[in-house]
Formats: sequence, C-alpha cells, structure tokens
Amino acid sequence: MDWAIGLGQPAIVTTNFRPFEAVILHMVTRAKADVPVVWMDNGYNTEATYRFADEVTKLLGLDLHIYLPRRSRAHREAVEGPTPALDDPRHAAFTEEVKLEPFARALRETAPKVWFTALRATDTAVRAQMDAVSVNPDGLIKVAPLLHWSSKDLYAYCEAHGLPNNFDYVDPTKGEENRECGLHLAH
Ligand SMILES: Nc1ncnc2c1ncn2[C@@H]1O[C@H](COP(=O)(O)OS(=O)(=O)O)[C@@H](OP(=O)(O)O)[C@H]1O
Repeated sequence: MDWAIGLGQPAIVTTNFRPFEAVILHMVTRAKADVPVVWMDNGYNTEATYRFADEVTKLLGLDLHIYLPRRSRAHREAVEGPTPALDDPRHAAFTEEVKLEPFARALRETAPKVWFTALRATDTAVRAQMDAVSVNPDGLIKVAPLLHWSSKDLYAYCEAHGLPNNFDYVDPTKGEENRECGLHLAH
C-alpha cells in the first residue's frame, strides 16, 4: 500500500460495497485521504448495501464517485424484462451495460495510473494465481493488498478499527459465487 501510494501517481480504489469492503477503503484512505473511490451502482443493490455505502462513505469521508448505467433499471426492465439468467444469451449485454461500460467510463474520467482493489485469492481460480501487484496491458498498476487475507483477518481488521460490515450483498451479473464477470479479465 505505502509503496503504491509512494509512487505519487494518480490512484483510484474501486468498490462494490460487498462484505468486508470497509477494510480496503479504510486502508487506502488512511494512506492517502483523497483517493477517489469508484462505485458502479448497477441499480440492483440491496437496501442494506445502499445503507452500508452511505455509512462507510460518511464514516471515512470518502471521495465517492458513483457511475450509473446509461439507462435506468426501470427503463431497462420496462423494455427487456427482469435480469437475464446466466445462461440467457442477453446476460453478456446486461453485464456490459450495468458494469463494464460504466467502469470503462470511470477509467477514462479518472485516468488512474494505480488501481487498488480488495480482490482475494479465495474469490476465484484466476485470482488464486494472481500477484498482489501487476501491470495490465495499458500500463495500469493493479494493487490487491488483501489478496492473501482470510475472512478471519478481514473480520479482525474491522473489529480493530470499528468498521461496519455488510453481508446482505448481491451482484446481478453473477448467479453464483466464484465467478468472473469480466471486469478484471478485461483490465
Ligand atoms: N459495481 C462495482 N463498482 C465498483 N467496483 C466494482 C464493481 N464490481 C466490481 N468491482 C471491482 O472489481 C472487483 C471484483 O469484483 P467482481 O468479482 O464483481 O468483478 S469481476 O467482474 O468478476 O472481475 C471488486 O473487488 P473488491 O474490491 O474485492 O470488491 C471491485 O474492486
């Protein structure tokens, strides 16, 4: 963390406010208070996730940048119906619309050289093979300080720093745990 901040390059941290996200947000903003926090709000979060987002943002004084899909959820559902299932051919377009395009827009607008995430080796088989620091084909330095942390470690960090948590989390682009939805494979 300190090494990456010490590079003195523009940085962002992304979050979806899933369980234990307060840890990375606390860690990054303790190292540098004004790092932009990027959240693509897909419009399908639980009420608890929205409340958690507001609570953590206030508690940590985050510089939160919210990126919304170009169409509202109401608009999309009126013309296309509810969230397509994983095996529905429309699922890829849905993921592109609610997550990948907003993230591409966020990258263009914030133009970071360093990208912090809370990716963990236990998330997926791909992440189990990752290094905590890597450089993507565009030269963006990806830093995952929590890569080898266990849930127990994250829980202890929350307790030690009085951080809230959120376990009522769903991601409409994922039908199951341990699935990659393209954001990290594309960047
Ligand atoms: N909606 C949204 N907004 C902002 N940032 C997001 C979002 N979805 C994913 N991410 C970032 O990508 C990290 C991995 O999340 P996912 O597993 O959902 O992504 S992936 O598409 O399967 O690569 C995720 O990692 P964590 O920091 O561990 O939560 C985020 O940094």
